[in-house]
Amino acid sequence: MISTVDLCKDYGSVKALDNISFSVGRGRIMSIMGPSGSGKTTLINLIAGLDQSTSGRISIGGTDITDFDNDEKARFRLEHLGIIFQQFHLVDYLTALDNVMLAQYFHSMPDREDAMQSLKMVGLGDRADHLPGELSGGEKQRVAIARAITNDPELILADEPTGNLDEDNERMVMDIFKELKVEGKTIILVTHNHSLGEQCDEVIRLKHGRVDNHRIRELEMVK
Ligand SMILES: Nc1ncnc2c1ncn2[C@@H]1O[C@H](COP(=O)(O)OP(=O)(O)OP(=O)(O)O)[C@@H](O)[C@H]1O
Repeated sequence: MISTVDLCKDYGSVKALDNISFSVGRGRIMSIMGPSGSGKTTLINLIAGLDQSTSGRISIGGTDITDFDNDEKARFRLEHLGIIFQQFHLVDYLTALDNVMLAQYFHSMPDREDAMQSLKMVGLGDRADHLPGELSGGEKQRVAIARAITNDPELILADEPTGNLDEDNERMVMDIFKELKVEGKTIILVTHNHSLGEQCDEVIRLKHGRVDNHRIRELEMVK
């Protein structure tokens, strides 16, 4: 589903990423872990097409996006990616449902029923008319997830999605990711949280911009 080859990102003399190569198959959940400053956000931003690499290549679902210009990256993001941030980034004056429909509007056409379906998938069918200010942190993050999945992306990228949440909400978010995996989605999340990392199929541990370790959990045995 995604692969990078010798990916490098320099900020002046800082080598934020130094020859990162990995690949992750479809329907997997992978976490990117590592100490502060090790390059996690830089890596997920490059995959999201929100930043440009210094060298190396990135391919998503068989499409090499490395040389895409900003417009092509924005289009690719809309068509193929769902992005979730730690800070939710919801529009304060729009209801939960309208926040989800806004993403549909930018993608193609708003569809109230589909948006409602996305909210139900994250357990918020009964909060559709609430403004973000009337929702808890965990509920806001679930609206952000509904918004990220409403256009049916193949790849979901999440930067510290549970960073602002308590354990119960963290579990709820991870359960949603596991359901999305069953639907065949690929999920890459940045986290500092070891218990979340333990639940992922793969963990890439970064250190000083390099892959220190790529742990792949054994595939479940099929009976
Ligand atoms: N826009 C930028 N300009 C200059 N240096 C940057 C920029 N963005 C990141 N860096 C540097 O690149 C390195 C990697 O940063 P990055 O944000 O990817 O780390 P991180 O692992 O996500 O850290 P944290 O866990 O603290 O969020 C750091 O040394 C950081 O200071």
